[in-house]
Amino acid sequence: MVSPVPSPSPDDLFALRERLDVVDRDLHRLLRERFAIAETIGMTKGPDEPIIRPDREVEVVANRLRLHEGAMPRDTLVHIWRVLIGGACAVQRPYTIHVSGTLEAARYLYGPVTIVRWPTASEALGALADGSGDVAVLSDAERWWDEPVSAHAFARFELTDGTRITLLGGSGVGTSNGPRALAVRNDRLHECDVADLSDEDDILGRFAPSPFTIPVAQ
Ligand SMILES: O=C(O)C(=O)C[C@]1(C(=O)O)C=C[C@@H](O)C=C1
Repeated sequence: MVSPVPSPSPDDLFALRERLDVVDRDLHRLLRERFAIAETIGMTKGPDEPIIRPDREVEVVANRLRLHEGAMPRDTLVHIWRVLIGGACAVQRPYTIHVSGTLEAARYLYGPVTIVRWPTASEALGALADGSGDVAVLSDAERWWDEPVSAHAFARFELTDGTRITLLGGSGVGTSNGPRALAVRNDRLHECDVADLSDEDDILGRFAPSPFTIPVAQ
């Protein structure tokens, strides 16, 4: 339960800021603990195992959304946890996000990690080919599925302007062999062959929307 803040007077400002400082200190301590655990989890993953576990990421965010209450907007909650997860991946193994025209979504999802911008979706996809576990964040507006895709798609997000975003990972990302797509349905991850994804209807039919939308400036 979130304890309510009583109606403030200007005189209360100092006291309220002191309360914030205490909360921030506790949050910081818990975040350091979360990152230490994530670092240890990374040590249990072998050098050839993928660091990024999309199904678990979906579960982590969905867990928080399910229990959410209070003044914090749900978009803020999701954004914070996406940044925590992006950072947790980075402390386990360095990786790069490749984007084409979707920088805003990539920053929202991953925060201050290394982002490389490519002129086209096919060039961003090409950058995944080395299988290092890098991730591409592509807008469906670019019809990236018109070309052969040798990567894993592991999440779809909808922007508030209606654009759909798909996350694709290099061959080290997924847990199966061959190009598989991963879709989120009912908070669980489902797989299908990326090679089978030939048109927009096909993609929309196979990927259920994720439990949140990414706000963009209108
Ligand atoms: O559960 C893991 O395997 C983790 O590495 C932790 C964590 C997280 O921050 O919750 C981070 C990266 C993975 O993609 C999934 C989840």
